[in-house]
This record gives sequence, structure tokens and C-alpha cells, in this order.
Amino acid sequence: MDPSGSLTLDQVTQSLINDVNILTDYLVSAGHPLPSTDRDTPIFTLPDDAPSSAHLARYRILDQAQSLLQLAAGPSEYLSYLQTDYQDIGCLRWLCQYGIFSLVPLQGAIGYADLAAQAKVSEVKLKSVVRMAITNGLFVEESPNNLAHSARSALLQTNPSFHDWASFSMDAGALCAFFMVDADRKWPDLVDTCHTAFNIACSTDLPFFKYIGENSERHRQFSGFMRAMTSGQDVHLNHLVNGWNWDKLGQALVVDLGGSTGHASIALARKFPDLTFIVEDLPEVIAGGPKYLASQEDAQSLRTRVSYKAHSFFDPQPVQDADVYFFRMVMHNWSDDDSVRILTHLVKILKPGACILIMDVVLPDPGTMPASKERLLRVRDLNMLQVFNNPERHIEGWKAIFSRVDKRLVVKEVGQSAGSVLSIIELSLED
Ligand SMILES: C[S@@+](CC[C@H](N)C(=O)[O-])C[C@H]1O[C@@H](n2cnc3c(N)ncnc32)[C@H](O)[C@@H]1O
Repeated sequence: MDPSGSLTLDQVTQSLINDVNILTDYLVSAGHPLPSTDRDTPIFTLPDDAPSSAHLARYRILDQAQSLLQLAAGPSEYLSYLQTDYQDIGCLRWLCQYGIFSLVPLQGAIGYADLAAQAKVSEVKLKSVVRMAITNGLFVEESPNNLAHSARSALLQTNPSFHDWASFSMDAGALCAFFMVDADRKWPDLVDTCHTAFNIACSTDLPFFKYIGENSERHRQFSGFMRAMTSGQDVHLNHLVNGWNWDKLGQALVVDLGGSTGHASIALARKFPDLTFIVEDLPEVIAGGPKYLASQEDAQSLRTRVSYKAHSFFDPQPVQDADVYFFRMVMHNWSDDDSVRILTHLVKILKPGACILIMDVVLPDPGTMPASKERLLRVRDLNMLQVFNNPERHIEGWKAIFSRVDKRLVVKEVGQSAGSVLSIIELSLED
């Protein structure tokens, strides 16, 4: 690399080969299959317990692949390839809307004419959309005009939560990004949770969670999206389970605020048999909790240690003897003022020795982590702006909130496990 940080095609390729070797050596030594274009390639490139060296090599490979693309295309083709991105989004939305993922058989293939008849869509349109999607790794044309699943498209058939993620992101998320400018034009001076790109995208005056609560299909999609996203490697629940010293608690009670249907508590309960959990969320969300718990294979053993309580964290906390009050991917949805209100209820009842854990985005300084990882955090930052008028925070932003709640509320530790885009902030009250 020259002192300006400039890289050539050749230099990037050499680094890429180096990192591919590091990743491959690790995968072979761990007995984990090497990623391939096979239909049955594992959906995660790395096993759950991969060391940070393997995670970093994978992120660098993603960065290098991106650099190679830019170098090979040259500045003049930037916009040409950008068009493929928005067409990919349009195609994915279309494929979800017409149920194409479930109509293509998992074994064997289906002809376009049959598929169009079953989906009740035009064969001409189907071909155009699918053939674009194929260039983005969704589906393969096994033989001329016969469509089969690729690894990517098969996941959207076999895992309904990933399908919900796709539908939700294409129907709402992509539109929010698109309408960001319109929201700024319409409400240039107002920073209000009902004056966002999301309000324009979904034609609603309601704030996001109220809208979700009143729209059952969107609510179903959003719950699936949250479940799928938390099984993704960068926000995998393993980073919660292994990213903080839960063992040190011994027998303890944990309250999971805004815990949805309890997937985080369930993952922790499986690993730490001495812990008991109360999952709290809004009534319409918590209503789905027991059903979700019952659908788990080990529901019988979990039921004694995971329970549900309808509770809004804007009200005084009813569970006053817990050892840990825990928020995962919750606080970033709320403004500084709201976050202060939420935490103030807890600080009032925090018993000696108890702590508050916040697992959320802590924004990095630009360029201090692999770009492929930083980009995922920048997506979250923009999502939060577009949906809540509330960008993600740097650690200074978090600390400013805590000191407004109570000067004694201090950060004991901020940790981020390898491969995670979320950090865990541990807070306690110091005398
Ligand atoms: C982004 S989701 C995070 C869910 C879960 N903690 C996880 O890690 O997947 C935010 C959650 O906050 C919940 N929520 C929103 N407003 C709430 C309130 N006033 N009181 C309690 N929960 C609330 C939502 O229903 C949703 O389940």
C-alpha cells in the first residue's frame, strides 16, 4: 500500500489470497464445510465458536471483494452497477409477493410456464424477474427454462423467518431509504417520531411500534424478521450468550425488557440453568410469547424458567428484585429523552449489586473496523434515522444519557465479541 492508502488490483488480490488461506485453514481444522456454490452449503460460513482471527479474515475477504469490484468496474461503471442493486430489491419484493420461493420445489426443478400458472402471474414477467434474480444468486436455471433453488433462494423457502425478513425489508425498509429525502422536504425542522421516512413509506401518521401493533400482517412479518436477523452471524444470539459473564450471577433473575416473544431469554436459559427469566413487552407482542415457547423442542424444561409479562417500559417496573435488567436492540429505537425515562424507572428500583445490560449498537469512529462490518452498522444508523428520527449512538452519546438518568449510573464495561456488530454495555449504580 502507498502512503496515501491507495491500493492496486494486484495488491488487493494478494491480500485476498492470504485471507482466503487463513479462513480455509481454520475451517479445515475445525471440520466445518468450506463455503461453496452448492445448494447445500451451510448457511453460516463460520461455526458459532469461531475465533476472532477467522471472523476478521472473513470480514477482510468481504472488504477485498468489494475493492476488487470497484477496481475492476472503474468509476464509470459505478452507476451501472448501482442499477442492479435497486432492481435486485424490486425483484425480491416481487418474488416474495407472489410466493415464488415456496412454489419452486426443493428437489428437482419447475418450468417457467408451470410456475407462472401456479403463481397466477405473467410468464413473461416471471422470466424477467427471475433471470435478474439469478444474476444475484437467487435460483438457478438447471436446464433451459427449468428453475431450481440455489442455496440463497432455498433458505427463503425453508426458513419462514428469513422470508419474513425479505418481505418486511423490501416492503418497508427499502421504501424508508427511498423516502428519506421526501421526509426531509416535508418536515425540514421537525424531529418527531411520527415525521419520518417510514411514515411516508407506510402512509401512516402513527409511530412505528404503534403502527406495527395495529397491523397484524406487518406485525407477523416484523416478528419473523427479528427472529431471522438475530440468527444472522453478526447479531447472533451467541454473542449475547458468550459475550458477557452470565456465570458470575449464580442463581439469578433476569428481566428481558422489550424481549419480544423471548428468543434471547430462551437462548440464555438453555445455556445457564441457574438463571430465571421474565420477558416483558407490549401486551399484543407478549401474547405471542407462550405460543413461541411452546413451539420449542425443549419447551417443557424452559417453561419453569421463562415467563412472560405484559409491561411497557415507560411505566414503573413491576419486577423489583431482579439481578439484571436487560435490553437487547431496544434502546436504540428511542430518543435520548425517552431512553432517560425508561432507565429512570429502573434506577429507582435497582437493588444493591444488580445491573442493567444494554446490548445495542455503539457506533465506531470511521475506518476503525473492516468496512464490511462498519457498513452493517451504518445501515442500522440510517434505519434508525429513517424510522425513528433517532440515529445510533457513539459511546459518548450513551454516556450522556446515563449521566442524565443519575450521576451514579456508570459504565462498568463495554464489550463486543468477534463477529458481533452489537456491543454489551454493563451499567451499575456506584455510591
Ligand atoms: C427491535 S425489537 C427487539 C426485540 C428483542 N429484544 C430482540 O433482541 O430481538 C424491540 C422490541 O421493543 C418492544 N417495545 C416497543 N415499545 C415497547 C414498550 N413501550 N414497552 C415494552 N416493549 C416495547 C417491541 O414490541 C419489540 O419487541
